[in-house]
Amino acid sequence: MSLFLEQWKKLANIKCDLAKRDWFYGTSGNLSMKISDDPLLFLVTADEKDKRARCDEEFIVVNNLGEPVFDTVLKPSLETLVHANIYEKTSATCVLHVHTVDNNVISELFGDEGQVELENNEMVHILTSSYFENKIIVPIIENAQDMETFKRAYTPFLTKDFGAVLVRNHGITVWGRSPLETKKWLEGIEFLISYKVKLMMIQGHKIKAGN
Ligand SMILES: CSCCC(=O)C(=O)COP(=O)(O)O
Ligand SMILES: [Zn+2]
Repeated sequence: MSLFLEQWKKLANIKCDLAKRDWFYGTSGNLSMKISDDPLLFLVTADEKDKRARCDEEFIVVNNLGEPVFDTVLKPSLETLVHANIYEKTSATCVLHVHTVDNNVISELFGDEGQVELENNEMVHILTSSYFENKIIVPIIENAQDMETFKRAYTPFLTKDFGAVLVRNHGITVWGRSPLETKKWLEGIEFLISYKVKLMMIQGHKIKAGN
């Protein structure tokens, strides 16, 4: 099987998995997978499509400028330049972006601090493959409508080949060296975020009730 077809199938499988989790509310979210380094070419989801509707289609091959390299009626995701920036600055091969209620809540709660610490949970050890790492720090950037500004806001955090950035009141973007690593980080970080949101709700409730 050609690398192109292989990557297409891997991305389609991830799209199905995330759709089963119901992580594509409305038409939100976008996914991509690198096909080649030089020139940079990658598959990306189409703008404003319901990513739950079809699992095996609707990827577009784009270049470093986010332009389709083959004729297509589809429009690449509006956030394609963010994906291109990640591929240009790291050795990531996959980028996943989803909007969930919990990642939006945590991004607003910690937005002024510019980061959130996820800690005290076995999932941290699973993600870092280390019993010595006790926390994962996820940076939070401000949302922006202008794509050049938005893309640039990620740049200071593109120092590793895998990682995550929360966008305030918008969603999360995760990248990794392989599709499996990227999905593992997305699911693991979403788990830790959800855990923290629920714990804070209960603890806040206890403080209010004077317990
Ligand atoms: C500036 S509009 C961004 C929309 C969005 O946040 C999203 O995740 C979906 O965009 P797409 O173009 O990939 O459908
Ligand atoms: Zn988005």
